[in-house]
Amino acid sequence: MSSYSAKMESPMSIDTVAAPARILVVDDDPVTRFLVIGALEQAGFYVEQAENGRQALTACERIDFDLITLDVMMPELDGFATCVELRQRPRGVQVPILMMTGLDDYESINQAFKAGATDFITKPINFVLLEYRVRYLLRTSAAMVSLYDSERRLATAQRIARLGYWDWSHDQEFLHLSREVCEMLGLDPQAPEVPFQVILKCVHEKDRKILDQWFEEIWQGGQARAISHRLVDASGGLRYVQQQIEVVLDVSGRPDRLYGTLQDVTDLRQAEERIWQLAFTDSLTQLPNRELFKDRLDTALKLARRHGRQLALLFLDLDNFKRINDTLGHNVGDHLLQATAERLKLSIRANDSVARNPMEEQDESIARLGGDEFTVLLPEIQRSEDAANIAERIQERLSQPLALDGHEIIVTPSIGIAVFPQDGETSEALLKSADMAMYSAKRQGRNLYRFYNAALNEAAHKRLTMETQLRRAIERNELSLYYQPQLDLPSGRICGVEALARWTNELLGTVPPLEFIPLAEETGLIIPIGEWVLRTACRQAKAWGCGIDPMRMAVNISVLQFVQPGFTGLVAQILGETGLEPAALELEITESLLMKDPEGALRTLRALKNLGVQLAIDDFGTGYSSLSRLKQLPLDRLKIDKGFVCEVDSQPNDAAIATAVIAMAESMGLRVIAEGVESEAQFQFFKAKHCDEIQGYYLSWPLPAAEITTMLQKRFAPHDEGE
Ligand SMILES: Nc1nc2c(ncn2[C@@H]2O[C@H](COP(=O)(O)O[C@H]3[C@@H](O)[C@H](n4cnc5c(=O)[nH]c(N)nc54)O[C@@H]3COP(=O)(O)O)[C@@H](O)[C@H]2O)c(=O)[nH]1
Repeated sequence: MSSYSAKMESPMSIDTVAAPARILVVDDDPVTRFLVIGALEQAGFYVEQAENGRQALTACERIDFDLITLDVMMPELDGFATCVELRQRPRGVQVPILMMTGLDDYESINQAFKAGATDFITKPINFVLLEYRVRYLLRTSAAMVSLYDSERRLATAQRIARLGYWDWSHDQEFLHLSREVCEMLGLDPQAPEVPFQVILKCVHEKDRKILDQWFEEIWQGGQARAISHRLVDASGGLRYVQQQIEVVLDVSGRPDRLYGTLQDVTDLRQAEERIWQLAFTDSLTQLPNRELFKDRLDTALKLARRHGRQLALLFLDLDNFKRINDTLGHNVGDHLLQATAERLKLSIRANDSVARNPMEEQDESIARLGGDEFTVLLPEIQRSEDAANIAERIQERLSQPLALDGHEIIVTPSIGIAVFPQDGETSEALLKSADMAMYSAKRQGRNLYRFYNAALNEAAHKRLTMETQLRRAIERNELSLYYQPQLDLPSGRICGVEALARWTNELLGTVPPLEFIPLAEETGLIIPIGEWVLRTACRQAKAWGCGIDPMRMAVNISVLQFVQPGFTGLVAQILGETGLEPAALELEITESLLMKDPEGALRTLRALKNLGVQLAIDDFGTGYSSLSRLKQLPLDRLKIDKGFVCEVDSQPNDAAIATAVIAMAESMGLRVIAEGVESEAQFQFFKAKHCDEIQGYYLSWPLPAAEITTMLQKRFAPHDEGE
């Protein structure tokens, strides 16, 4: 047996490249072998020989032959058995085997093909024919290998792309599915002919109708466009797929056959969903964010416009959320927002036939715009009252006590309602109107809902103008201080004044403190304004102190000023700058300030007391300070709120409260001043009750410094003059 070094060679190149095809000639008859080898070598092939089946098998282990000629009748291992053996070896699976036999009966031919032969040729051999038969077999084999390769590549590409194909003939009930499609649908790849109804069952129930219609339209001659839908796989998992289609028409131009591809795009879809989620949902509550909500609102507005319907927008803000966040920490704050989102969903989901929400995903009608601001869209309402009903339901659910991280929290919402079309025609306008209505609810006492009305818009404009003007009030020198005297009842002498801020603006005229002080507090402008007031009042007190007996200058301090970390330092600095005796300055704080952060308030009050200033509780009786708490504070004075004073001579309750405050203060070693005393009767009441001091119109209006100076020089109030 001759041998040569085995060299791999592509079967495709057999006729075209220099390297000849390798052929193994297996025959026990030396003459036949000699003749066959001669004919093949002459035809340009490279030939190896084997005398029997065993030698042939051994040769095939070393070399990849391009073709084998195999004699049938051989001792030991005949051609049929050799052929069977060869086909079982990796190198023999695809090689073309040409059986050579003298037996041309049907039985032998049948047996040769059963054993795995590619073709056969009968003896005596026609050597001219042999060469062409061999060439033909080599070409066919090369084509087969190439086909097999491309099929394998295609299958690999399909597997990587998660792509399968199908085809469906017009006259058939069955679709023919590729292996990949069968696998995607969870069907048996061995039975690729599948009725359409079976395929439809694998589709997500919400997408079945649309897919059915898609096919229907295509069969009717409609446009062959792509479609995306969901499948439910064998394990019940959701898969997203995309189908592309090509239609083959018959001679009359009607669809005859459909070729389609089905691609599993679940990973892509999930990645897209994740990106979408990051862009359009709020990561804390998983609710839609502002952008998505605006988009939904725009869509709902289009529909409402088209169908002439009303739509309502609820704008909701949690009362005191900031306080909870600041005092109990951001974790509790976050949990509160999550709980609010859940409660809102439940409030909207409750089966309400009046304000039914037709959106596919109901939760998409609720959004968190940021902070503690939520919105609810009611895309279809019959009457405004429907929105009010929902608002009430939200209020009721949200006001239920909530156990969060070991704290029991009660939080209430303020809700503003705007209705399309009357309160705004665009999403921006509606959001603005609902926001204004929410603010109105907050101002009116919280835990309320309010509808938008045009007056709110006017008020908001006015407020904006006022805010813009107030920001420049100090630099434009528009602020001034008025002073209202305070009378010491036992001596009948003026013992102090309260400094009250006044603002006159060229656009707005004189703006009452009850309007601009709350605005200054909301916007934070109270910090620079308060500082200006404190400095001006101290400077004035010092100026008066030069010609007038020393007396007290009371200055109102708002909560925001008081909680500033450097507040005590600022007071000390202003006292130092102006040279005012600390004891001549009284700071008036409100009870609400004590409730916000009692420990912090106590620390600041002690620090202020250490400076030597006097401390008074303003509007006393309107808050809920406990007596035990009050006792711990370094206070000098309580100011009985005007609310109890104005009817003290006619309302027994007010008289009782005023009397009790005076007695209580005395027992605690505090002085009491009644503010808002307007009449002789009220004046006499407090005098009779041994109240220490009074303040009010009865004595004097608040006046500019120049006008009040004479009164202060005399130290007597007009009514008491000469007493
Ligand atoms: N943080 C600051 N708050 C200030 C400052 N200046 C004023 N204010 C607060 O604004 C509210 C309204 O103040 P105003 O309109 O000046 O009203 C004061 C008095 O004019 C009024 N008053 C006085 N006597 C009477 C009376 O006999 N009857 C009656 N109905 N009202 C009267 O009371 C206001 C003073 O109240 P109070 O401060 O509680 O003693 C008001 O809450 C001011 O505190 C500022 O610079 N900073």
